[in-house]
Amino acid sequence: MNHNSIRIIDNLAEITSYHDRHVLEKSLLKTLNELFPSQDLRLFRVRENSGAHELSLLAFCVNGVIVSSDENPRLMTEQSDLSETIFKAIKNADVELTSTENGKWNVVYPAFDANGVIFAVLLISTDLVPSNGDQRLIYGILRVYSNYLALIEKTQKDKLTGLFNRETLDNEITKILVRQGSHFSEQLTSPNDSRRRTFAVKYWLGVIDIDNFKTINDNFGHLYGDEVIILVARLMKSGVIRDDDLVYRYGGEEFVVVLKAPDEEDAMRTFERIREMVAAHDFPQINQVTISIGFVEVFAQPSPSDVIGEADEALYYAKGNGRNQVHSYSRLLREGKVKPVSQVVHGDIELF
Ligand SMILES: Nc1nc2c(ncn2[C@@H]2O[C@H](COP(=O)(O)OP(=O)(O)OP(=O)(O)O)[C@@H](O)[C@H]2O)c(=O)[nH]1
Repeated sequence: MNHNSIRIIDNLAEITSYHDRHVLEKSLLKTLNELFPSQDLRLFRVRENSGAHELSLLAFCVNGVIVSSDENPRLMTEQSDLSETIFKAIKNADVELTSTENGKWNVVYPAFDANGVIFAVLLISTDLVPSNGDQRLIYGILRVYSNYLALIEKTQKDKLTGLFNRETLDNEITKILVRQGSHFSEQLTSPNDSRRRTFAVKYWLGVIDIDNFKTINDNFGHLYGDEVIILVARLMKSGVIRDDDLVYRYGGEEFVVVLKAPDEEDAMRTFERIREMVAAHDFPQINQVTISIGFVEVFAQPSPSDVIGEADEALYYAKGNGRNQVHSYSRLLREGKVKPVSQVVHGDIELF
C-alpha cells in the first residue's frame, strides 16, 4: 500500500468518526483539502422547491481554513456567482468543468442520495484540470459522505413524520446555548463594537401542541390521529419556515421549531404564520385542526430543559386561555402573566 492510499484510508476513517452533520461536512472538506491542497472548496446543499433548485452554502475551505454554516449561519444565504455552472452539473447529473478568466478551473461534483437525487454539490476551484483518477477519488469520497450522512439522518429522524427526533433537539439547543453564550461574552468585552452585535443571530424555540388531540383520537381513531400528526408536520415543513430552520417531533402530538429571527416580533410573526396555516388547512373529515404555541429565545438558559421549560410555560398559558394562539414567554413575563419558570411547578405549588 503506498503512502497516498494510507492517507486516504486515514481520512475516510476521520470522516466517518463524527455523528454530527456539520462536523462531517467540515471533515469532508478537510480531507479533500489534504488530498488536493491549494484549491478552494465549497459545499452547497441543493433543495428542490416547486421544480426549481435552490442552493445554500454549507461550508467552504479557502487557504486551508474551513468555515461551516454551523458557526456562521449567514453562509446559508450567500449567493454563489457560480450558480450557472452548478445548475448545469445538477441538470446533467454529472461533473461540470468551466474555465475562468484568470486561468483557473471551476469543477462541480454532484452528490447523490440513496434515491439518486442530488442533495449537495461540491465546487472546487483549481489551477489544473483534475485527472480521471482524481475525479473518481473525489466522487468516491462524496459517496462515503452521502452514505454516512444518510446513516446519521436515519438515527436522527422520527419514523412517523420524518422530522428530527427529540434526542437530536437536545444537542441542537446545547450548541446554540454555547454559541450564543460566547457571542454574549464577546459583546461584554467589546460592547461598542457594533459589527459584533449586528453579526449575532438570534434563535427562537417554539413548542407546538395540537389542540384537543385526544378528542380527534377518540372520535376518529388512532390511525386517523397519526394522519393528522403527519399532515401538521408536512405543513410546517412546506415553506412556512426558512430552509435552515429546524422542526422536531418532540412527543406524541408535540413539535418543536427552532428558527432564526432578528427580534421577538419577527419570531412571533413566523410562529403566527405556522398557527394560521394549520388553522386554515382543510383536514379530511375533521375539517379544522388548531395548534397552540409557546416560544422563547434560546440565549442564556442553563440547559436545554430550561429552554423547553420556558417555552412550555408560554404554551401552557396559551392552552389555558382558549388555545389556537401563540405566546412569547418573555412577553408574558414582562406583562406579569407568568412567573419565572424556576419558581413555578404546575399544580399551583411554588418552589420558592
Ligand atoms: N394517534 C396518536 N395519538 C397520540 C400519539 N401520541 C400521543 N397521542 C395521544 O394524544 C393525546 C394527547 O392528549 P392530551 O395531552 O390530553 O391533550 P389534548 O387532548 O391534545 O388537549 P390539549 O393539549 O389540552 O389541547 C393522548 O390521548 C395521547 O394518547 C401518537 O403518536 N399518535
